Amino acid sequence: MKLTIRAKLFLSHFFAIMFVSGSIGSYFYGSAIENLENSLKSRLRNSAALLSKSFDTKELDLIQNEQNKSLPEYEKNLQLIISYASSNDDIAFIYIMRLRDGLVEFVLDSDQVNPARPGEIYKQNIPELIEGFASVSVDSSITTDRWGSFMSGYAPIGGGAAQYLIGLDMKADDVSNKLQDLKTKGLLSLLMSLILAYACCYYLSRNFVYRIRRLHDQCGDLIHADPKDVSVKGDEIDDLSDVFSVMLESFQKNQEILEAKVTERTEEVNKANRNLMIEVKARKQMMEQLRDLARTDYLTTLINRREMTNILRSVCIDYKVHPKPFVVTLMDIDDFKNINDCYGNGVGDEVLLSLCKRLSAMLDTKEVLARWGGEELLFLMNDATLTDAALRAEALRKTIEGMEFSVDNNIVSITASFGLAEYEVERGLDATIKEAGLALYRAKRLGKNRVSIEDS
Ligand SMILES: Nc1nc2c(ncn2[C@@H]2O[C@H](COP(=O)(O)OP(=O)(O)OP(=O)(O)O)[C@@H](O)[C@H]2O)c(=O)[nH]1
Repeated sequence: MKLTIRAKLFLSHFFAIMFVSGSIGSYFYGSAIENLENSLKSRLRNSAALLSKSFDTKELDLIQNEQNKSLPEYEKNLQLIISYASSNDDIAFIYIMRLRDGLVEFVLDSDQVNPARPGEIYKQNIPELIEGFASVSVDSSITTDRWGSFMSGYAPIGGGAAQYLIGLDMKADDVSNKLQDLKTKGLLSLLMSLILAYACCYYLSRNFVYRIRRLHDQCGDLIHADPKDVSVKGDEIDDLSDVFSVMLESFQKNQEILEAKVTERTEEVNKANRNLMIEVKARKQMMEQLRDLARTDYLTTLINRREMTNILRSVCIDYKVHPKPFVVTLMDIDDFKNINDCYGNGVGDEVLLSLCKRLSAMLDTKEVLARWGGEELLFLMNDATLTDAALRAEALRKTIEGMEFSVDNNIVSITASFGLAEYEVERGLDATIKEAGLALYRAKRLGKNRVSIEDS
């Protein structure tokens, strides 16, 4: 398994710190141990050297065996080493030895419990002790004899024929305690270093990869996936790279889906637009038809009375600006009831339709024709005086009189009566139409099939 960056960071820093702090600690620990030992040895050496000056070899020469214990020199020198030993807590025993014929024997011993006797041979062969008869020396390590374990310092007591030395024993326990104390402190320091190194490395590695991890998780959120599912086991950069790849794939897929949707929607919108255009066109046509229906007569397809009224009103308005004469001509088919009665209303409709078509075809550009009601038609004759209009009406009348309508193998003829009135501003439109109606009525009364003009 590949180690994570966090683990690598943690371990590398941890080992680096431990290596550096361990090296420094070991150096200082070793130095401290050495210093302590050197200090102890130095103190032993110095104390031994100092004490060695306090004794006279001539007096020591007198102390040869146990019988000499009664000598004042014995007592005096014994008290001297006892007082030295008791005045210094570090020192367990002080003793004076003599080297004679290659053998080492005790002269004085400060031990009051189990003292060595004057002349008692010290059997252990300790090189530093032997060296102490010639020069100041100190044990290189702790030595053990019947009095216990000690580290000792030795200094020669000079001058006499025999060789003497003074020895000082420091209890090994004290030495060990001091060393142990140092070791405990060293271990505590090491432990503290470990904890500190662990904490530092933990936070360092955690903070270092925190942003990478957060980016990784955010990418996972973006693709709605658990980042663990898309990451092959690797370090944080590998995981980030994996999640980026998946995110890229997801984005590309989404892009494709989005593009497909856009195309689909665009097609739908275009289709809807086309349909809308068709619908708009149909509605427009329908509106046109409705408008035509509203302004035309359903049977004759001529404009109806409402539309003609509007046209007449607008002509009256124009008249105020450009006063050109115009005539309102009402036309009514004579005895139309008879056609209906003889041939039926269907035939009456056909005759009416056929007549209107023929009249429409005869209109000039200045004339407008409308179905005014029933079998009654209204001609608007623009730019025409009453005389012009009467001539035109007469011509129309004659034409109608000559028309033949083929119905059910029968030939039907009709006549029509006309009533004319010229527009005058003072009279107004409604009165003009009314006047035309009166003229028409007069034409009917006078026998029909004729043109009648207003009475004025
Ligand atoms: N078939 C048909 N008949 C219509 C239409 N409009 C009106 N008429 C008929 O026209 C006739 C008009 O009758 P009247 O008012 O007595 O007029 P007339 O018979 O023409 O007699 P005069 O006007 O006096 O010459 C009625 O019978 C109406 O039903 C139509 O659109 N179709």
